[in-house]
Amino acid sequence: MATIAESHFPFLPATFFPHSLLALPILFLLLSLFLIRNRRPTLHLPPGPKPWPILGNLLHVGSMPHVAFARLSQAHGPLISLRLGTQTVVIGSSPESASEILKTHDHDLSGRSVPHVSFARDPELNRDSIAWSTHCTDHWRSLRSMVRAELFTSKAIEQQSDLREKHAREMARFLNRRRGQEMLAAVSDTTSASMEWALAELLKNPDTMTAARREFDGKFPECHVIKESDLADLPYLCACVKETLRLHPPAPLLLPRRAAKDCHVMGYTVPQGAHVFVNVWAIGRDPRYWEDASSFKPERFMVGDVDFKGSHFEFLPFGSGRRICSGLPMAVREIQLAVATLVHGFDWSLPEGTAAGDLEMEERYGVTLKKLNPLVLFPTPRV
Ligand code: HEM
Repeated sequence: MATIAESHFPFLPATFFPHSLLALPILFLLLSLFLIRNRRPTLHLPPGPKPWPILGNLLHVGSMPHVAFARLSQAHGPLISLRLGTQTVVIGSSPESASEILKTHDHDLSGRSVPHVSFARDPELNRDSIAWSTHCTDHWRSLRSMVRAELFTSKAIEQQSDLREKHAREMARFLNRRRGQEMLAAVSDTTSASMEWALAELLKNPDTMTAARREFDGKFPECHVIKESDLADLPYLCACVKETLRLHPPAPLLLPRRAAKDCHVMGYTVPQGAHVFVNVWAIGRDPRYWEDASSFKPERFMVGDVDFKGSHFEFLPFGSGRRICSGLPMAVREIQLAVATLVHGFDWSLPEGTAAGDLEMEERYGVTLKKLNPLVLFPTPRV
C-alpha cells in the first residue's frame, strides 16, 4: 500500500521518504539555529547584499572573491558585510575603510582567521607561525621582534645582498643557456608571481620597457651585472615594481583578519569573530584615487612619496599595521633585483603570432594572485 507521502509525491522514488522524513527534524534544528544566530537586532552591520537562508551570500562570492567584493562594494559602499554560512565577513574597499581597519582599529581587528585549507590549522605547525597566529600573543610578538631584530635589520638585509645577487646571477646564467627557447613561468609564491606580472606588463606596454632600458643604458654598460646597490640609481625600474604591485597585489585581500571583539567602524558594528578583509586590489584600481587607474603607468610613482610601508592607504600590497608583512624589506629588494636582471640582461619575445598589445592579463585567485595562463617568452641575452 502506498504511504500518504508516496501518493502525494509520486515523482519521487519510494526510498526517498524514510530518509527525508528523518532529515526533517535536523533541517528544522538547523533552520532554528540559523534564525537564532541571525537574531541580534542590535547589531548595525555594514550594508551588503541580502543573504539567503543557510547559504548566506555564498553565491555572491564565486571563484574571484576580490572581483566580486569590488563589485558589491560599488553597490553597497566602502565597508560591506556578507554572511557566509554562519560567519560574518566584513570587507573594506577604500583607503578610508582600510585606514579604519588597519590603523584606527588595528588592535581589535588584528586576529588572524586561518583558512580551512591551510596546513597551519594543525596546532603543532601553527604554534611558531607568525602569519597564522590567531591572536597577537606575546609569543607572536616575540617571533616578530626576533625576525625584525635578527633577519631584517638594515645591516642584515645588506649582508644578505650577496646571496640575492648570487640567485639573480644563477637565474641569468640559466636563461643564457635557454637562449631562444620557450620559457614558461609556472609560479607559486608571492615574489615570483610579482616578477611574472612585472615582465608581462613591461612587454604589453613597450614604452615602459624602452624607458626602463634607457634608464639602465644611461647608467650602466650592457655587460654590467646588476647589484642591489645599483637599485638606488634605477628609480624608474623601482617605479615599475610599485606599479606592478598596485595592479597585481599577490595578496589582493591581504591575509584574513578576525575581530577580537565587537568594534565600531565607520558607524557600523564589526562583531566579535567576524572575518575582516581589505580589498587592496580594488583600492589600487579605483579611479577615484588613481588617474587612468587600469593602465600600467610607472611614471605615477616617479612623483610624490607613496611607498610600500603601509602609511599610504591607497597602496597597500604588503598590508599595514601590526600584522604588516614581516618579509617586506627583503621581498621588495628581491623583486626589484630580479626584474632589473631580467630587463637589463635579456631581450624578450612572445610566441609567434602573439602581439604584445594582445597579451592577456587574466588572473587566477589562489594562495597568490597569479596569471591564469602562464607567461610564455623567449629570452635572448643582450650581451
Ligand atoms: C611580493 C612579495 C610579498 C607580498 C606582496 C607580501 C604581502 C603580505 C601581506 C599582504 C601580508 C598580510 C598583511 C596584513 O595582514 O596586513 C603578509 C604577511 C606576512 N608576510 Fe608577506 N608578502 C610578500 C613576501 C614575503 C616574504 C618574502 C616573506 C618572508 C621572508 C613574508 C613574510 C610574511 C609574514 C611572516 C607575514 C605575517 C605577518 C603577521 O601576521 O604578523 N612575506 N605578506
